[in-house]
Amino acid sequence: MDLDVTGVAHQGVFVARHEGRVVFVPDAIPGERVRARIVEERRRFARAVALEVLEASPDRRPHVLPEGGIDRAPGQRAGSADFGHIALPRQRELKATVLADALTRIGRFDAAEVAGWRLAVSPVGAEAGRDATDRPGLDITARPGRRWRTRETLHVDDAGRCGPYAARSHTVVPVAGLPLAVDELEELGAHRRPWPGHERVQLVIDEAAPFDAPGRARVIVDGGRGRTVLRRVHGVDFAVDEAGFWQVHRDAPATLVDTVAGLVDVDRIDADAPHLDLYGGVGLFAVWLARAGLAVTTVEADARASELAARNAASLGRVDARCEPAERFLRREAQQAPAGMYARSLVVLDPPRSGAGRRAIADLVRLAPAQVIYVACDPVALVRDARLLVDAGWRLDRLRAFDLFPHSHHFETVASFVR
Ligand SMILES: C[S@@+](CC[C@H](N)C(=O)[O-])C[C@H]1O[C@@H](n2cnc3c(N)ncnc32)[C@H](O)[C@@H]1O
Repeated sequence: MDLDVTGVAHQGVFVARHEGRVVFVPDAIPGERVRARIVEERRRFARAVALEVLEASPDRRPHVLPEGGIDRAPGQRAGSADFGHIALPRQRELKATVLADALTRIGRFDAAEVAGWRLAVSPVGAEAGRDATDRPGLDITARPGRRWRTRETLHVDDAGRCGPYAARSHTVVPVAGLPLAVDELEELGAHRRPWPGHERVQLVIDEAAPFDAPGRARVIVDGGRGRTVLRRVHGVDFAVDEAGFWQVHRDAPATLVDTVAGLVDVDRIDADAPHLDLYGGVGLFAVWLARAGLAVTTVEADARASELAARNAASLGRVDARCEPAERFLRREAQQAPAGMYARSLVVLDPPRSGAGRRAIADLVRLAPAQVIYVACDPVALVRDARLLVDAGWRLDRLRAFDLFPHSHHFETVASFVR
């Protein structure tokens, strides 16, 4: 069927209508007319794949990954860059639309008020006119939206071929290059080699090695061997498990610590109050807050990450790294902490894609801290949790969004809430 694409939805798909029913279709752009095939029918909506562009948007570009283009059969398109066919400024406008829609439709924030916020999803690092990485010699302004990934995950198929998966499938699509990866990762050439007998190959940067030295890029097969790599933020080193979580965009950690630091409401909090960094990973925010003089408890469920958080913060002396689920920590504090203990505290939380959820937010509300700064990689999870906070008497007072994942539909949002 031929579809007129009119909007953007969450998760990298676009919206059209056919015979009164919504059809979600990837690889399109609002304003385009595409030929598509239905692949899934539900009562209220259908899913389609785009086969051909009949009327192209002026924002259509050759796909950033040649193997991800619409000229390939749908099941053979590399799925790791689902906005890769769209001009970068338009990608960011679409992300801002997704954020505004999430706030109004799911978060039930007032549409006129949200429109007045003029939400933008901002470029970061060199693309924003500054190099947040403190690394010499890199100019990604000439290659906007490329060369930002400091970790690449390639899947391996039964024949030993590696590459990203095709969209919504486990078909491995071999690729000739890794245009989103920093140069050192592509230069490893791992994406061109066979990996028989393995499931997954990860390429990561290790900043323990000096710039341009061999060994800055590492190949990690399957789950890794428990070694650490060093990552650097404004000159401060963090040990990270080679296969563990660290923000992927080269400029993300610096952007996020600067943003969180900039949002802290110094009139509401006391340095000596007990501050929290929930879902803390290897301690990125805890270390930053401790360096600013705050005493911080960082809570992380993964034992290895928590151990590294303790190590990363050891010299600061003001960080207590706890290994447990954040929900359990919050439950216990909500039940046992003396009333008013957190009244002058800051809580930073950076949960996984699913968000913190109803129980964690209810217990957070019981702690009644002075300010909550929520770092979110999923706008829908954020607005669900934001609605719970607002219904409990909190106010969303500032919101920033960053394009930490150019050429994909993902972006990062940082929201500040006060009572
Ligand atoms: C988005 S990452 C953020 C990590 C850190 N803030 C950073 O920026 O590097 C989310 C972290 O939450 C951890 N995590 C997942 N579920 C958790 C839970 N229920 N309680 C505590 N931590 C959890 C993950 O292991 C991961 O380290």
